[in-house]
Amino acid sequence: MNPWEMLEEFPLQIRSAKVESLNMEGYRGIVFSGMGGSGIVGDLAKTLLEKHDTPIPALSLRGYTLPPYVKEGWLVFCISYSGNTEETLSIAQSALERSIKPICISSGGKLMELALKENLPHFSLPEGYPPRYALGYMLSIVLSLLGVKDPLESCSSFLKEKKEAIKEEAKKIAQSFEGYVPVVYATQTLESVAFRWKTQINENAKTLCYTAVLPELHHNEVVGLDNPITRNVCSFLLMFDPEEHPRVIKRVQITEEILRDFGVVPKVIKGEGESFLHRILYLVHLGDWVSLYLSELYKYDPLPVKTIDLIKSKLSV
Ligand SMILES: O=P(O)(O)OC[C@H]1O[C@H](O)[C@H](O)[C@@H](O)[C@@H]1O
Repeated sequence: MNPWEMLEEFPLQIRSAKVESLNMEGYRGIVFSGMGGSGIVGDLAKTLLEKHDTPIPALSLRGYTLPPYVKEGWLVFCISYSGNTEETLSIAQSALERSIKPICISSGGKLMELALKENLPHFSLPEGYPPRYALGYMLSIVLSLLGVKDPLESCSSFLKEKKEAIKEEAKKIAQSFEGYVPVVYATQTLESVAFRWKTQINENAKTLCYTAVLPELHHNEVVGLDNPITRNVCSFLLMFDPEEHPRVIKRVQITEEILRDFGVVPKVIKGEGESFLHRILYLVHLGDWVSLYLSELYKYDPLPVKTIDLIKSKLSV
């Protein structure tokens, strides 16, 4: 499959996994460990848990070490599509050293070997995808384990229905980004979605992109708009969820006005769909299409990530 076909398939990847949901009572906290396309799974899961008022803390970790307060009694997910990402493997080892049996999710690799050796729960992913194109599979397993199963099927049908409209909108957004540094402003509840936009634009369209989050951006970023030399090389997009804190909604309106006053008209978007999960997956899918259309405009092959490969080869010596 080429990247376009893989992305067409995304709505079909979203489905409840045939797994027994975990009994969350009694866990002191949850850690999601993963990098890149696998790391975003933890960000989105944490966002959903918080939106659903889950009364235990959740962390999404991108790195080698567990914080000192993560001890026995914590639920740790190690998610690596390839199963060979050294940061995630390091977290799995640290968890074992603290008598935690991490839940492992991969298509194979060293993580699966470790799971077999240490008798850890392991959930297999279909092989043959670049990690960032297997998001639906990874997220579906994690959400099913966390007991967020019901909305997955309806999200899948919703995204299928909306696909052509999403692609049309994505084309327009990609055109508005062409020739500029895309700047994705998001409300805090959509921070993980904005980060997915950034990373997909980076990897698929080989383009720099940055994000900033409301309300924090009202305390620093906005002053950076003063300089027209840097402001005018950016193309701005602002995303929010309709169920934000009322003060955040007011801040979205103010941000739009301020950008207009600076002469840079932002594209303002919100997720569509009946539940928060629908709305964030709608925006994730929209951003993924934006990144592919932008790669087409710049005539880049979305698949190769040569600088990442170079870094990995430098690290291996
Ligand atoms: O997802 P994993 O197999 O653990 O790999 C983690 C990350 O590694 C690389 O940097 C890839 O280019 C990313 O897209 C990937 O997600």
